[in-house]
Amino acid sequence: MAKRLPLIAGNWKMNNNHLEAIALVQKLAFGLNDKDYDNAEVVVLPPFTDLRSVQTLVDGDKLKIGYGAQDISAQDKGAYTGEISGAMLAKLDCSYVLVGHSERREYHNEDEALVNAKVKAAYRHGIVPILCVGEGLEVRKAGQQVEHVLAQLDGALKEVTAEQAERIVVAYEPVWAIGTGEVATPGDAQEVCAAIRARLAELYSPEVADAVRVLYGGSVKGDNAPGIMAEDDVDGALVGGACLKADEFVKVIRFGEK
Ligand SMILES: O=C(CO)COP(=O)(O)O
Repeated sequence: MAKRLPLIAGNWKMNNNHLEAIALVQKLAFGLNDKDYDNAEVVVLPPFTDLRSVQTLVDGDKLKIGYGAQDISAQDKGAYTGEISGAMLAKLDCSYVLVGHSERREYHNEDEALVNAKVKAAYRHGIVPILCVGEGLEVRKAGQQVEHVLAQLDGALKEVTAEQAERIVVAYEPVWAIGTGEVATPGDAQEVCAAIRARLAELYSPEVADAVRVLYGGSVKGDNAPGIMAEDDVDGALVGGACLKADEFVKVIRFGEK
């Protein structure tokens, strides 16, 4: 199996103004060393208003921390008040963008068609989508998590080519584990992440499935990261609360250390 470099991405959600953003990225950079960057790709996903400041800091100090946005418009330009286009994000050198986060699906009624349009918008502008999928508690209780997540995956990847899909990042985030402190067991994470990879092999090819990084997200912290990341099909983490404190995020990034 090709060795996939783990990706540890911090979703700041609606936290930190642009001054706080600079302080947090500086603190994070100070806490990391070359070995950390060899073991994992480190990415932060701040609010839109912080991106220019983060870009300037990363460029100026030549930091090895990557960054991206939390959302993208499905449209490229025009009369769409409040929206941010892929072209704007590309101009800020964003490498990644979250698409279909459960909070967007829930609070902004994002459906499969919109998530699919946003995935394609990201590719149009050379930005790698981090596609979020995950089931709610009722679905989990009914044992339907795999079917639910694969339906979300199928919907999001409509008309996405193999060449594009090879670069996607998929984040499995069970909604019941987000911000609740209730982390999925390593076995829960592995079950769904493996099913995602198998579906990518069906939809595209074993090579595509082998290249794609599948992350787990939902109450990941320094102490539970090693167990989750030890699973074969888990290639990293999408971290919420724990990424807002640099020292805790560093612990997650060092998941492999004993
Ligand atoms: O939604 C998440 C990351 O996108 C997970 O958030 P928490 O780590 O706070 O549970």
